[in-house]
Amino acid sequence: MLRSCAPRLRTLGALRGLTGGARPAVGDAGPALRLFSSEKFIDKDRSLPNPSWSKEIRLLFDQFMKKCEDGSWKRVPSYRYISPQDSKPTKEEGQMSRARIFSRSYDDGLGFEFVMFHNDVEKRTVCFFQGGPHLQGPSGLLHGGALATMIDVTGGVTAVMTGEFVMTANLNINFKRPIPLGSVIVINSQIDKVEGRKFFVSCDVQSVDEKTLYSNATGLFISLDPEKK
Ligand SMILES: CCCCC/C=C\C/C=C\C/C=C\C/C=C\CCCC(=O)SCCNC(=O)CCNC(=O)[C@H](O)C(C)(C)COP(=O)(O)OP(=O)(O)OC[C@H]1O[C@@H](n2cnc3c(N)ncnc32)[C@H](O)[C@@H]1OP(=O)(O)O
Repeated sequence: MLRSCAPRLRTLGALRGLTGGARPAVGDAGPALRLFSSEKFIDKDRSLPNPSWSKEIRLLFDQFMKKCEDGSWKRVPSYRYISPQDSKPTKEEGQMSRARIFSRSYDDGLGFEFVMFHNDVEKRTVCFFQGGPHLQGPSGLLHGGALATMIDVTGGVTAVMTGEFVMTANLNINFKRPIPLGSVIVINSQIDKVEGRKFFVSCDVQSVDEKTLYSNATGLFISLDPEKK
């Protein structure tokens, strides 16, 4: 077994920028690279621009990175793998599990390309999403399940950023207009109410120019009962 080169990262801690690993850039809520200790295995932060990103999503990325400079917004890092420390033991000793986070399981440009920014004070998250060709539903249009995934992940991140690990209990999505495959859309998510372990979240999905409301949704996310964990 290879020797540890960096501390393992706890998932929530990494998301909130509280634990080690490669040093986060200004405005980032976590490290750009995670090095898993036992395998010398590097998992890169996939919410950074790659060559498949259109000019439009890059522009939005740049605009929000500027907003991060005063600390009001943070870019939310996003990885393909859950760290071995947080994974269920489905892997053979010393080998990475084949399990990948669904929304990060495609190669660059083919599936879910997105970046999220979170505002702690306003308890809201903005996601810029570009759906790749492997997310087609009706001809030339984004599959509704792909949009549901992004609404789920954006709403989930909004709740998780409060510091609790949550599961999705329900989602109610209105699909109002079809989304052209490959276009960039903006998902805005906010916490409307917290009741004990229940986080009530709402989302809207719009075109970048805000002229088209593609979808709106509500979701209930529930943090795990410590007694049942
Ligand atoms: C989050 C996992 C993501 C995995 C990635 C891991 C690492 C990356 C880290 C962070 C990533 C960041 C964000 C991404 C986040 C999310 C995106 C993906 C999320 C998922 O892909 S996640 C999979 C799909 N998801 C499930 O697989 C849930 C199955 N389910 C359960 O595991 C339980 O069902 C649970 C835990 C939800 C609750 O169970 P429980 O035992 O703790 O609570 P209990 O039943 O006692 O309910 C307590 C109170 O909630 C009310 N209540 C319950 N359910 C309700 C419902 N549906 N509608 C209305 N009210 C409901 C009750 O009525 C009661 O209300 P009251 O207290 O007022 O009586």
